[in-house]
Amino acid sequence: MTDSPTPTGTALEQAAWRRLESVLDPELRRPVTELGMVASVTETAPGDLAVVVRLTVAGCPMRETITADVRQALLPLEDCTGVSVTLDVMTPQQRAALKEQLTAGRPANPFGTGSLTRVFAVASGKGGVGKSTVTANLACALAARGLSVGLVDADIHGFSIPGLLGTSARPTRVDEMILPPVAHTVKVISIGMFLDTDQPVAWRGPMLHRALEQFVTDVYWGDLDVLLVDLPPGTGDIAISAAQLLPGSELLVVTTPQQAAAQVAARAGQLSEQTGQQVAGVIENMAAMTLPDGTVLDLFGSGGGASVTQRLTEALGHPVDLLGSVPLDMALRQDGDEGTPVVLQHPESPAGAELRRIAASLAVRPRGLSGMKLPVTPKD
Ligand SMILES: Nc1ncnc2c1ncn2[C@@H]1O[C@H](COP(=O)(O)OP(=O)(O)OP(=O)(O)O)[C@@H](O)[C@H]1O
Repeated sequence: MTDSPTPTGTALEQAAWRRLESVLDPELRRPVTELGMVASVTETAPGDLAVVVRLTVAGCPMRETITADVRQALLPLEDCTGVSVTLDVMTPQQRAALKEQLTAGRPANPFGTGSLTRVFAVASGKGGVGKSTVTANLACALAARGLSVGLVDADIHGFSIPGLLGTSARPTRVDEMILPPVAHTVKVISIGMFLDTDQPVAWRGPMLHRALEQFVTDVYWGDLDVLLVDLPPGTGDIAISAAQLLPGSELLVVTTPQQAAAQVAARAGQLSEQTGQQVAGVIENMAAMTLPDGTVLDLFGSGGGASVTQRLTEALGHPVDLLGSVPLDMALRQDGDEGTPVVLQHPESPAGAELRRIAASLAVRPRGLSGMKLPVTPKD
């Protein structure tokens, strides 16, 4: 937006405008100056700065963060003795201009054909194999590598991503545009963020499809390097909708080492034959853990990951890789319960290290059929 005043005025006011260029809106991840959010900067007395910030909507949940970030940016300025921040709200016209600025020239579906975003849909044959835990950790590990990452919790009946990322934030709406909350620098959206109660979601196919469509088209994702989609277990409506809405998406199949689990996981992977998706690889989770006395505990047996890759390689007629084997690890479970993913909280733990290794391999893998590399851009 261009209606922010041009930096003029006293030397301190001009220095303040320049510093405010480094303050990012917490949801849009763009400078507040560029978004037209700084209405004025006035040196009311020598060294005293009064800043008026326009929020996108009244009651913006990020008001305290923005106020603190503005103060933190300006207080260290030489000659600045005090900063007061007043919050105002954009007029409907200013909001419309902001929306236009953000969406102009972008396709309605930013992940349609030709999109540069690498999309991984994470599937499993059955529930409880750790698919959501793996997805949340891969998202954080990829973001920690400097990639701009989005995460859609499409496990609509069993959404658990907000808890795993420790966020209870609600998305902000700018007219019909939805701004995803940011947790551990990952932009995240989940049906759980739109529900008022713990009531089960009793939706059928068309509603599920519409919800996922909204997550794709109405959410402002900005320029993402990677989008991860946590699918519900199995091969139901959502998995098929996701394949339609995200035509370039590749499947990541999560299984436990148990043979019975591997059989159903392979079936979920074989869905790709019908949807035309690539299978990016298989991740084995809950593999054997080594106890402090050196004993190896393989609660779920072994070989499930290898067996899924073999089945998929045979069924699909091209090699499908086992990307890694994440061991059972108390730290992974505890960190998940606390909303602080293990890859960030205990990166050197057995599970944390393996998940980071898998994320690193995904970040540099050539893209599906086209052989494109991930565009590595600075975090926006
Ligand atoms: N490697 C692991 N070591 C220890 N605990 C794990 C591991 N992986 C997952 N868990 C735990 O297993 C439980 C199930 O994990 P999660 O919710 O991620 O499974 P899911 O496959 O997404 O299930 P659903 O699809 O039914 O939602 C969680 O309590 C999680 O902390």
